[in-house]
This record gives sequence, C-alpha cells and structure tokens, in this order.
Amino acid sequence: MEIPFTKMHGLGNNYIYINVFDYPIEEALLPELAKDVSNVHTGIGSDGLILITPSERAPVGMRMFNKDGSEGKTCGNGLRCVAKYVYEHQLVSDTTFSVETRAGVVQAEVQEKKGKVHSVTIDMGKPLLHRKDIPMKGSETDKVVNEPFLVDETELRLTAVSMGNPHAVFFVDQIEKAPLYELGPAITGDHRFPEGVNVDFAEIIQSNEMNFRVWERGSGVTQACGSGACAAVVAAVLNGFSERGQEVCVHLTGGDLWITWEHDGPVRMRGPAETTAIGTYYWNKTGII
Ligand SMILES: N[C@@H](CCC[C@H](N)C(=O)O)C(=O)O
Repeated sequence: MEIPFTKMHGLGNNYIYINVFDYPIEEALLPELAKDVSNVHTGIGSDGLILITPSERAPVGMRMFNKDGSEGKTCGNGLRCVAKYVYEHQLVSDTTFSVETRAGVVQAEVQEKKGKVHSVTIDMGKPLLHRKDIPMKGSETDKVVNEPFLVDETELRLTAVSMGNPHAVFFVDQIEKAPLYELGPAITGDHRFPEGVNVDFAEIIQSNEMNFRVWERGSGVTQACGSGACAAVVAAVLNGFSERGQEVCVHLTGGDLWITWEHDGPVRMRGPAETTAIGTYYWNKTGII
C-alpha cells in the first residue's frame, strides 16, 4: 500500500500525519499502522500516528495513536500541527477554527505569515479534576492534589489532571533528577489508573516558569507533551505555585510552550508547529480502502 504522509512536530514531539479526507484507512488497521509507521528501523520513525479526518462537529477532526497502537483522546502538540496543516492546505480559510478530538471540540488560532503558519494557539478546554474523571481509583476525596503516592517503594506527591487525557503530575526540586526512566513505566501502568496515565514531572523555577519532562502513556519519553504541559500548569495553580490567569512559560526538552489557565475555565496553549517531511509510506499490508 502506498500511503501519502506528512511528518510534523511540535517541539520535537513528532507524529506521522495522514489526511484521511484524501486517503481513508480501514478502522481495524489503524493500531497496527500506528505501530508500523512509528518504528524507526522498519517504518518512518515517530511518537505515533495522527489522522486528519472529516468531522460532523467541526471543519476537521483529529485522531491520535501512540507508538504502541493505543488511541489517545487528545494531543496538544498534535493539535497545533493539525491546525498548521489544515490552514496551509486550505481545508479552512479563517485563521480561527474548531477541531474535533475524541475529548471534544477545541478552538485553534493560527499565527501566520504569507500563508505559512509558525505558531498556533489552542484553547484546550477546561481541565477535569474529579478523581472519577481522571480516571483514578482511590479514596473518596474528590480532587487529587498533592496526594501521597507510593510506587516501587518511592513516595511521591501526586496531582492528577485530565486535559481530555489523563495526567499524573509530580513536582520535583531538580528536573534532571526526575525519575522518568526509573518510575515512568511503573506509574503509567499503575493499577490505580484504569486507563493508564501520562507521567509528568515539573520543576517550578518561579510562578510563571517551570521545567517539564514526560513519560507518555503508549509512547514512553518524548521531547514534549502539550496536554502534559497544560496539566502541569493547572497542577501548579492547584498547589499554589502559580496563579490562575497568569501565563506560564514551560520549558520542555524540545523547547518552550506558553500556557494560561484562564479565569473563566479553559487552558490556553501557544507554541510552534513544524513540517519536516512529506512522502509516501510503502506499507506491506492489505485492507486499505
Ligand atoms: N504528546 C501529546 C499527548 C499524547 C497522548 C498520550 N500519549 C495519551 O495516551 O493520552 C500532547 O502533546 O499532548
């Protein structure tokens, strides 16, 4: 099968993008396709697969699959790249438009020069903070803020936030000492998170600045995670480190995002989106429509 693709990244969080307006793919093949394209040795190499889809609720839709073939409900870096793609390919004509994700419809605004998008602002919607909405098992307390969390004999303090996808945020004193590889796999698969969890470590530098690292559910360590950075800013406000309505600069491995948890509810994220390659993926599978 010859599948047209675009490779894009937001701060190094890179996905293979397939425009399924032009090239529909059979549903049952998607998890395997995601695993195959992501393989750096025998595929293209990426953190996963993102589909740019028709939608009944917005001009376009987005679906994202992790490296292991599992489907996530949203992706902050992916949304900025989808916004860049659909604007530059004239699937939308205004600089503001909505995108449907599996977590709901979000608003995008592209910043462009001569038709080329360099930066995108996404209104990621309201964070969900109730334990059952993360979802997370545990005591009856409603929100999970600075809660003791024992894993592999290490006691951490957990703040849990859903940005449409689940995030476990842990504040650390020094980001370079965050136990990303040591505890990321155990936390992401911990039985208290029935749907798994993205594992975020954050170091507060000052109220409007933090360092951030992530172990993503289904993909492992990535250079950046937009929804994770949003979750970390929400967690910083809940723990009294940052203020609601304040723009926070989040330093990720791949670069910076600017994030505000607005007073009226939603979390706004601003950052870059880049195209790195377009091409054809020769997939040795059958079943493409
Ligand atoms: N990289 C993404 C988040 C990806 C989704 C995640 N791995 C999941 O399973 O929820 C981002 O930029 O937000």
